Amino acid sequence: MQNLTPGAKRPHIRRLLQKLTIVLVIFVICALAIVTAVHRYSIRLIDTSQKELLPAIHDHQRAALNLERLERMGDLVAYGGSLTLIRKNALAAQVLAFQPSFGFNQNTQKTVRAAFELIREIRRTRQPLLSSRAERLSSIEHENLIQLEQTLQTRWDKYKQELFELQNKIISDATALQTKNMTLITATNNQMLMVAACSISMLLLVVFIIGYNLYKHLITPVTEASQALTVLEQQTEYTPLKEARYQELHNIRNTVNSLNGTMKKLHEMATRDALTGCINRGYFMERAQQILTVAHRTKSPMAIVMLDVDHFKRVNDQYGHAMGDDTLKFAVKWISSLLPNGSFIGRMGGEEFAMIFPGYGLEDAVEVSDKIRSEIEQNSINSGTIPAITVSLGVDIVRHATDEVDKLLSQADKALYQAKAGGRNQVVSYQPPVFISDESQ
Ligand SMILES: Nc1nc2c(ncn2[C@@H]2O[C@H](COP(=O)(O)OP(=O)(O)OP(=O)(O)O)[C@@H](O)[C@H]2O)c(=O)[nH]1
Repeated sequence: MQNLTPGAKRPHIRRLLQKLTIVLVIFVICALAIVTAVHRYSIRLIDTSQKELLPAIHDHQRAALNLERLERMGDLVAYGGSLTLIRKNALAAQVLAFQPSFGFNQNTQKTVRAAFELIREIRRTRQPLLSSRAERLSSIEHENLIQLEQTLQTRWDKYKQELFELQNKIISDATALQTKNMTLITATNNQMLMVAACSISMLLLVVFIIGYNLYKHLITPVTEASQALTVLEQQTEYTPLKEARYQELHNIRNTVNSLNGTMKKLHEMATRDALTGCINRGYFMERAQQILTVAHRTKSPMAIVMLDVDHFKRVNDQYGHAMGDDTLKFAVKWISSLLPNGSFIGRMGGEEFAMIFPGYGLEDAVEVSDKIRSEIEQNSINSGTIPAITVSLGVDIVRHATDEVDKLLSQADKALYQAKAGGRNQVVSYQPPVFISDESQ
């Protein structure tokens, strides 16, 4: 695997597709060539086996059949005492007709010929024997003929045995040839199956290689880029995308990674106050709403505090606008260092700020607010950089499940107004109006 440094020149995706296509084409050509070669070889093997063995098998089968017929004919000639001479001659002619089909083997031919000669001899001998019955031969002549007939009968039985053995041998040869033929065909089939199995395995391997490459170099980077875009859209924790091998995906990766930076900047710009660095009014309201929703759901307390720098106009007027800006920055810095965990401050406009204390009841919120007030007073006196300032704070808490951020802010603002009216540099908590019910009147 080539190691690509961030600045290295990268191949294009089409290179990957070209490579994979070449792999596939080479495989298909090789597979086709192998299958064709094996197919031709198998056809030749089967052809050879059919050409060489089938005729031999047929010859054997024919010979075995003819031997059987010859034997039957011989029996008919030898024992057909009641048949007429014409009929016997016709049978002999039939036997003759079969003779040429025994040409495939010299021994067979010899045996068959000898058997055939014997049949003719039997026929010749039997002829006078039969006529002698009509001419009433002497008993001695008759006796001789009977003896001759018996001798011929014995010889015929011997030939019959030989014919039978020959027939068996021919049948077993034919069976052996047939078995050889079947073995050849089975072997060829097995070879074809092997080639098919190898081709399928190779195809699976090639598909795997192609799939793996597509997955690793194409699908994974695209999926990661898509997930990264979703993360950016949802503004959750973003993990920068890894290096991509191909140029197009590398460009996407760079763009998505830099989009993250841009989105962060945009988010900062949209949610932060440029002067003090704390969150702005819009984002404060959004976050306050989220905290309030949780507080309502969990039925936990929450405090909201409004803070205003006292006589800030004088600071601007006496020390200039820039000093006024610095004063606001310092004030926010000191407040932020005093905020309890989970709390936050937002600039609502001018020198007015708001804070949310999740989990805080009225007493605790007033305590923290007073701490902030006194710290700002002390720090500004001791700072030597900004003029001495004081702040006034108004505190309100969630009391009802229907309380909304706007309402709480407005009530805290009312308390702040009272703090200002009461002489400034103080914390005032909002006192809800007391309604006297009809019963108590
Ligand atoms: N330097 C600076 N001054 C600002 C900024 N925003 C608002 N101001 C000034 O803050 C002053 C607010 O003055 P006022 O609303 O009269 O209130 P105040 O003088 O603080 O008096 P009280 O609130 O009644 O104590 C105005 O002079 C605004 O010009 C800012 O961002 N920078």
